[in-house]
Amino acid sequence: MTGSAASSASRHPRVVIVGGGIAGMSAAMALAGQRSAEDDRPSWEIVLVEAKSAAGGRAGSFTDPASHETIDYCQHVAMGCCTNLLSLLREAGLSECFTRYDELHFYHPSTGASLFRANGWLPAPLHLHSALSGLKYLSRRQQRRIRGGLWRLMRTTHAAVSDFDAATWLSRHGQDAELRARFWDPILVSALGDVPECVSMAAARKVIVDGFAAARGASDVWVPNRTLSEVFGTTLIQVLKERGVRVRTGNSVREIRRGFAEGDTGEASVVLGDGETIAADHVILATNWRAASRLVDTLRRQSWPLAIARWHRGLMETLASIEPSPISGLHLWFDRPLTPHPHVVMVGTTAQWLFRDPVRQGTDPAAGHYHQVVISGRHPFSDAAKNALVERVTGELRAAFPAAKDAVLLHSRTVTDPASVFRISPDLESRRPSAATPLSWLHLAGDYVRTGWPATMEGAVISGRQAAESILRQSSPSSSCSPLVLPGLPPGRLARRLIRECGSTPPR
Ligand SMILES: Cc1cc2nc3c(=O)[nH]c(=O)nc-3n(C[C@H](O)[C@H](O)[C@H](O)COP(=O)(O)OP(=O)(O)OC[C@H]3O[C@@H](n4cnc5c(N)ncnc54)[C@H](O)[C@@H]3O)c2cc1C
Repeated sequence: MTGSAASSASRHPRVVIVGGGIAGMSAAMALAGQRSAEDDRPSWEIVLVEAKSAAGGRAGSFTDPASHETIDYCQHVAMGCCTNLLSLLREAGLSECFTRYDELHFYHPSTGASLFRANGWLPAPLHLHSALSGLKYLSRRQQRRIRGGLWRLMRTTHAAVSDFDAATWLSRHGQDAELRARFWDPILVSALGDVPECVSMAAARKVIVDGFAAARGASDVWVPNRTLSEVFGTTLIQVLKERGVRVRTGNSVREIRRGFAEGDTGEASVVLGDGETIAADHVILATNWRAASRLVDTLRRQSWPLAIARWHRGLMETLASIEPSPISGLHLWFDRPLTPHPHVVMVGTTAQWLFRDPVRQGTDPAAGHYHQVVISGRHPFSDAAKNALVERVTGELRAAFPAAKDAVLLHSRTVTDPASVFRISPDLESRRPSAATPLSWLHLAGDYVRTGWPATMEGAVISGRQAAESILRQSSPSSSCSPLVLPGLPPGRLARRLIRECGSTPPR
C-alpha cells in the first residue's frame, strides 16, 4: 500500500483509471473483483475516466447519418486462443454477445470458394492438415511447401525468430511471393495489421502457433452479434457500475501529478480538462500510445532519482517511435444479401474480409442488406478517393459471389482509422513497456504494453489485468496474489512434443 493509502485506514485505496477502452475496463473489472478480507467490501475505490461520451475506445460504434443505424467503426473478431478476452466476457455475462464459428470460407478469384475446417478428431497440430488441403487455390506442391514452412516455424523458438521481420524469415524458409500472396499474407496482414516486411516474425509465430497450431479450438473465430458499443460501451460499463466502479465519461485527463522528491508521500492525482482534480493512490494510464505519451510527458520530473529519469526518457522514446497502421471498414448496403456465408476471407483481392451483417442479420430488408469489408494495412487504393476504393471492392464482390452479380449498392460509407493498430516491428517488440513502472503508484495498460500479443482486444485485456496485478503486488508485496492473466489454451500432448516452447509463458 502506498504511504498515503496506508495512512487513510478509514477508506479503501483509490485507483484512477485513465481511459475507458478495453484495457481500462479490463483493469477495472479485475480490481473490482477484489474484496477486503476484513469487511468483504470491494478492496479498491475505482474511478474510470474516459474522454469520449461513451467507453469502448477503438472497439466502438457510430450512427450512420444516412441509414440511422448503429454501425461498428470496424468489424472486430476474436479467436478461440483469446482466453483472457473470452474470460472477461464470461465474467461480465457477455459471452452470448459473440458467436463462435469453427470453419472459415475462403475465396480466391482462380477457384472461387474453399472451406477451411480443422479435422474433428486429429490432435493439434495435425488437425490443420486437412484444413490446408481444403484451400482449392493452393496446388498440392504449394500446400507441401507451406507445410514445410509451418513445420520449420513450429520447430523454431520465439527467441530464434525475434530479430527477423516476417518477410525475411519466410523467404529464407522457401516461402516465395506466390505462397506469401496466397497463404501467409492474408493471415498475417489481417492479424497483425501490416505486411510481413513491417512486422516481427515473433509476432507472426505467435499468430500461427497460438492461433492455429497449438490447440484445438484456437483458430475458432468469435464474431460479435451485438454492436461493439452495446457490448463494451453500454453493457460492460453497466456491469462495472454495478460492481462499484465510478465511471466518468466525457472527461479528458490533461495532466497526471505527484511530488517526486525521494521519500515523498504526497498523493497522486489526475487533472481533468476543466481543472477538477481527482486524488489517487494508484493511477492506471490506459490510453492508446499517443495519448499515453502526452500524459507521461506531463509528469513533473524535478528531483527524480536518476533511474526513474532514465526510465521516463526511454518510455517517451519508445512511445514516440511506435508507428501506426491503418485499417479500413467499408460499410456497404446492397439491395440483397451477397452470400449465404456469415463471413468470407478474400484472397487475391483488395477486399480482405467480407462480413454479412452479424448484428441485424437482415431483419429490416427495407434498409438494405448491410455488409462490411475490412482491409488492414496500406494497399494500392490507400491514397485513392474513397469511391474509387468502393467501386473496386464492389466489383470484386460482384465477381466473387453469384448472388452479387446484379446486386445494387444502395449506400456506402468508408471509415479508415490511420492509427488503428501499432506496427509490431522486430525493433518495437523488445522495447514495449511493461505495465509496472518504477513509480510505485503509476501503471500502464493498453494494447501497446508488453503482452506478447499484437494490437488486439486480447492484448488490451491482458494489459489491463497486468496493470491490476502490478497494483496488487505494490499493495501487498509479501503475499502472493493469484495471477489475473490467464495462460493460453492448453496445448495438446502431441503439440507439446512437436512445437518448441509450446505452452510456455509468453515473453513479458
Ligand atoms: C479499425 C480497427 C479494427 C480492429 N480489428 C480488431 C479485431 O478484429 N480484433 C481485435 O482483437 N482487435 C482489433 N482491433 C484492435 C482493438 O480495437 C484494440 O487493440 C483495442 O480495442 C485497444 O484497446 P485499448 O483499451 O488498449 O485502447 P483504446 O481502445 O484506444 O482505448 C483508450 C481509451 O482512452 C481514452 N483516452 C485517450 N486519452 C484520454 C484522456 N486524456 N483522458 C481520458 N481518456 C482518454 C480514449 O478515448 C479511449 O477510449 C481493431 C482496431 C481498429 C481501430
